[in-house]
Amino acid sequence: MTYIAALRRKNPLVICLTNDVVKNFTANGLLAIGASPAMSSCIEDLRDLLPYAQALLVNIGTVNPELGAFYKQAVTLANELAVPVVLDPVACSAGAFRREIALDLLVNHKITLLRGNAGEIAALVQAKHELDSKNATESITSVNHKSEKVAEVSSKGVDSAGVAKPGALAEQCAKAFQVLTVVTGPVDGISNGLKTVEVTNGSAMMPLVVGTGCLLGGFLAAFIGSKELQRLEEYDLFSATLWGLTAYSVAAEMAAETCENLYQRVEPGSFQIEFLNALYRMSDEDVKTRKNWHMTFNREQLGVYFICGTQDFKETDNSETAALRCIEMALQAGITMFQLREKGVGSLKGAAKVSFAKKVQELCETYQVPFIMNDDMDLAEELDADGVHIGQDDDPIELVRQRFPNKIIGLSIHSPEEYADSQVELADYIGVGPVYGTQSKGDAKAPIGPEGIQAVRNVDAEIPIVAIGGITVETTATIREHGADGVSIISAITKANDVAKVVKGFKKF
Ligand SMILES: Cc1ncc(COP(=O)(O)OP(=O)(O)O)c(N)n1
Ligand SMILES: Cc1ncsc1CCOP(=O)(O)O
Ligand SMILES: [Mg+2]
Repeated sequence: MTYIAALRRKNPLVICLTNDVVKNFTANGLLAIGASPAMSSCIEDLRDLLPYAQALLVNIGTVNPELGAFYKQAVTLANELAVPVVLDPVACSAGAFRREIALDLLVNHKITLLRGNAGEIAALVQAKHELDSKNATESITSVNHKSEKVAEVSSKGVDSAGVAKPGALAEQCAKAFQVLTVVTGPVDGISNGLKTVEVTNGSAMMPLVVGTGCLLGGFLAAFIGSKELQRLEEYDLFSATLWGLTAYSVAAEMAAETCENLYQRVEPGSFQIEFLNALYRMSDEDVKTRKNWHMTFNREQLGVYFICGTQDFKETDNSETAALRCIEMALQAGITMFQLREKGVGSLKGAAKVSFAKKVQELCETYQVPFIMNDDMDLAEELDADGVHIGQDDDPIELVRQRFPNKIIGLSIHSPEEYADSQVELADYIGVGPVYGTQSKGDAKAPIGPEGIQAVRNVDAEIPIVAIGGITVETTATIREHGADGVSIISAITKANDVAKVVKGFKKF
């Protein structure tokens, strides 16, 4: 990724409608990273400026009735001009007036990115549920309302103690409002409802410097709005936001280290200065080498789950190059999960396997697709894979769950009997099969057919199931009708003449 370099080339104009406490810090932070900040406080002025802007930040931190009306006009204008909008619903958990303003902007306008702490985001999700249930009871036709529990978080004013699973909260919010959401706290979460990543970079000093949360809204606006970034082949809204969010947290780490080196301690005053310096100094390389991401699981990721290793390309001149090329094409075409299954005749071993696995992991990270390791728990730990897949003859699931409390764990299941004998509650998903005959696994059990998938679904209506074994685009509809959330595939993709076409075929279901 070269998002920071592109941002600096373009120097994007970010218009900030932000609160009185943080205007100066926001302007300095944006300048330091290479963006061009402008503050504005009336619609007449905004009509002149916004056509030249690459993004608009609306931060409701010191809102009053006049400003509330101004923010509404501003977002309407930005929507007309197709300028991306970042909304920071500061302290909306603390009062109904703020919450209603934020809710109105989210429900009745187009917000590109919502950024808040856990308390703020939870309050908005709760308010949206209440709004939906009010609309449902008012509507004569609507009979079926499902209410969800919102993650419990403590909140006081603009501070928030955080939430155990910021990724899950971001995902809930992204689904409720159909908006890309960033939840910040000790661990940050980002979700568009389909992909969710938690970022564990950062510094404990950040909450002690006022404005670090507010500056992030403007900072992310610079990343998502810049036309220069949007021209990059790697650009998409999710990945640009994730890169910006990580860059920000990495800058905080760098600032804390500088304070340690200079003063042998980290204190708020010196941290604030060193944080601005770090934003000015940092590069894409710093983000690449320090990023600490964790993909969280949701059942939609089972949709098109590609599995392979170099042994699946043994007919080619260079199986490693062919595998990497195929994996990248499959990622580009939209696979939703990837498993490295390097095993069997012709597979890589030792250092060659580690080096190949690292390259594959990097590709998966570029496309924010979970990287799952088959069988090899030590390598999963060494590379910090997003998850592992184990079968009935691999390490016992209770030991694997103990070792990896936060990783995605998949478990192979062949029949309802095997389901009953397994601790499936420790798994995030189960891989059920083989559905049909397969050439890709020498010791595969007998095929169970789509009915075998249905048999397991009948004993557990909820568990995420991915089907496996001899699956093609043509058989996918039937398999999904029999209860699978998705399909996992080796040969239909590795042997495809047109990988993108086949992956897109699988994605239609
Ligand atoms: C998604 C998925 N389902 C099943 C398997 C098979 O795992 P296992 O039974 O351990 O066999 P090997 O793949 O290790 O040979 C899988 N890998 N992925
Ligand atoms: C790993 C595995 N487990 C059961 S079948 C199978 C192989 C699936 O490969 P293919 O999609 O080529 O049949
Ligand atoms: Mg196995």
